[in-house]
Amino acid sequence: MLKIGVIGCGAIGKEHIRRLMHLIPNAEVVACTDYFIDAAKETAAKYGIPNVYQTGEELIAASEVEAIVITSSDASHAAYVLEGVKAGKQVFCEKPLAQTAADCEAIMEEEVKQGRKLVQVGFMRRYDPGYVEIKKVIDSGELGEPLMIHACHRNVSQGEGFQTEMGITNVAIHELDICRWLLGDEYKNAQVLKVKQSARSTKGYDNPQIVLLETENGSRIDVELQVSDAYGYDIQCQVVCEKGTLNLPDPSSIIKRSNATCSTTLMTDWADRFIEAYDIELADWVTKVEQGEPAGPSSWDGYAACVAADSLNRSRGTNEFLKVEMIEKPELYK
Ligand SMILES: NC(=O)c1ccc[n+]([C@@H]2O[C@H](COP(=O)([O-])OP(=O)(O)OC[C@H]3O[C@@H](n4cnc5c(N)ncnc54)[C@H](O)[C@@H]3O)[C@@H](O)[C@H]2O)c1
Ligand SMILES: O[C@H]1[C@H](O)[C@@H](O)[C@H](O)[C@@H](O)[C@H]1O
Repeated sequence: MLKIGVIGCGAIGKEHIRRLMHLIPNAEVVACTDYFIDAAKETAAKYGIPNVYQTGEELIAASEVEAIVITSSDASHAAYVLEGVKAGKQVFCEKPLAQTAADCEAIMEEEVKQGRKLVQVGFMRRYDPGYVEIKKVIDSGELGEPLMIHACHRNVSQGEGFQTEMGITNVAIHELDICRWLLGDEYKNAQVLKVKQSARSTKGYDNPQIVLLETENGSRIDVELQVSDAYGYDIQCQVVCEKGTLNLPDPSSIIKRSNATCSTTLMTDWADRFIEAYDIELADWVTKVEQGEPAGPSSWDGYAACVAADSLNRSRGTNEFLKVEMIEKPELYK
């Protein structure tokens, strides 16, 4: 039984606690904390979590906590991950791993010092059956070389304080990870474009934006990013190969025929759209950690996405493709 402490009892923190407590037999949440301590206390009462800590640091140091799940806000991730790794504990960190490449490098340095993988990043799409199937066909070579990916990431809304740059670091970060995973390739150049703006989006951030990437092997990627005011939560991905194309399936929905109309329902948030992926992801993390070390997206993957995100944000308004420059990959991640 893996004894887990959770930092951050907001939307996804509660979702992950529910699955760790009710769906994953070899996991138990033994402690939680939140910046708003009442959120932690309420969550602990609801799920029967025995220990509530005032701070993340106290939770990481607690002797009953064997592994840590970080589901606090983006800006707080890096420091908690580093602290967890220094304590020699396994850490599952929601995306993004960090806000800067330097913070990711510090995490990798510490992990390398410890001599084993201690971090998994919450890029759950790698566990989504649709993306998994696409990767299988690409890797089989049946359709020849992948040439391009056309993707869309459309959200219904964003919370207070959302900014243009977060469109990349918080939202498109999923595409930055999944495209390099699907292609088995790294990024060479990146550019973000401000295109015709939606008149419905008047909250001060760019919407939509278009992300353009070129990989080392010459594949091209374009991502349409609508961070709010879309008609639903709509994630699309089409991989164009030499001998055919592969499309991510929409989640299944009943087909309703009524009033001379035929319709299906679209989802409105990530929690429902990727529910199966999150379930598989966390179950896999717990099992692999119990066996020795995690097998999912590593600190290196968090770093690669972070470096690409940084190039994209720096390219805004320059009209230029910027280089995506990474350090040499440490042995631990090869
Ligand atoms: N993989 C995914 O698809 C996915 C989906 C949703 C959220 N996320 C990520 O999960 C994280 C949480 O997102 P959310 O939607 O649950 O947000 P949220 O705002 O609902 O919850 C965040 C919680 O963390 C707490 N918090 C903030 N700073 C803290 C700190 N320094 N220490 C302890 N607690 C702190 C807040 O009080 C809040 O309760 C974000 O990093 C987000 O990017 C990932
Ligand atoms: O745009 C949202 C993504 O679609 C989700 O998967 C989460 O990562 C969430 O945090 C983002 O704000």
